[in-house]
Amino acid sequence: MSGLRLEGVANAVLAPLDLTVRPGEAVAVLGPSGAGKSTLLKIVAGLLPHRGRVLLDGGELTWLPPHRRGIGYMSQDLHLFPHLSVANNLHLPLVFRGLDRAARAARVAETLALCAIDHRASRRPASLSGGERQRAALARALVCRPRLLLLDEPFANLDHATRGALWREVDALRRRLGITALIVTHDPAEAAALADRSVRIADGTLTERTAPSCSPSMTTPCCAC
Ligand SMILES: Nc1ncnc2c1ncn2[C@@H]1O[C@H](COP(=O)(O)OP(=O)(O)OP(=O)(O)O)[C@@H](O)[C@H]1O
Repeated sequence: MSGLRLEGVANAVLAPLDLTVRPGEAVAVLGPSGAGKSTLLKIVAGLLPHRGRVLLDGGELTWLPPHRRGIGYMSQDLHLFPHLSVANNLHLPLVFRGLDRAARAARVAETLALCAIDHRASRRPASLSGGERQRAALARALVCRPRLLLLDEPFANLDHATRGALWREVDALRRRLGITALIVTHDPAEAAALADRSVRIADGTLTERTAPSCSPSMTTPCCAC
């Protein structure tokens, strides 16, 4: 089975859950604060122990360390290295994967341009705007050309116009690269802009959403997210 498949995944926060994300599909994970949304992403990323199985494109990831999973992960806190330039933040994961200097330079330049942050390549994160930092973190998540992208509230704390612009760009970029994605958000409009469908976690239990899709143009949420 291609794409992402979770079978009986559970820990102290999450009841056993199953989820399938088809190849190239983006699924939004909605739900109240503390429900376990970030916990789910960390389990898939290989950052938390759990019961059950995580499979990607038919191969089991459960026992693989994070850097061998083929996953790009952008957490709420971004976790850019403050002492490195934007470009060097992208070089580092490629060093760990053994790419030589020339291959790294080409990949970093290409990814910075894809994420429209190449004009800030030599800057450190502290000197960037919020939107630029989000672009840099997204570029780092994409630089290894992941099979799966995990985004945890990727564009929180940005103004309305910047978020809307980033939603359109990220959705187009993800579709162009054909990347499967799992996206945690509180915002139904963000889910509608970035994902093909949504699931909901509440009280540690995952349910497929049956409400009609929310639209970014809606002024109020159309469901109890
Ligand atoms: N490192 C930790 N140690 C102990 N408990 C934790 C830890 N991280 C999270 N939790 C708890 O696990 C539960 C789920 O947290 P999680 O961050 O997954 O929720 P969430 O749905 O992503 O919430 P939010 O929308 O507020 O980010 C919460 O009760 C939280 O307090």
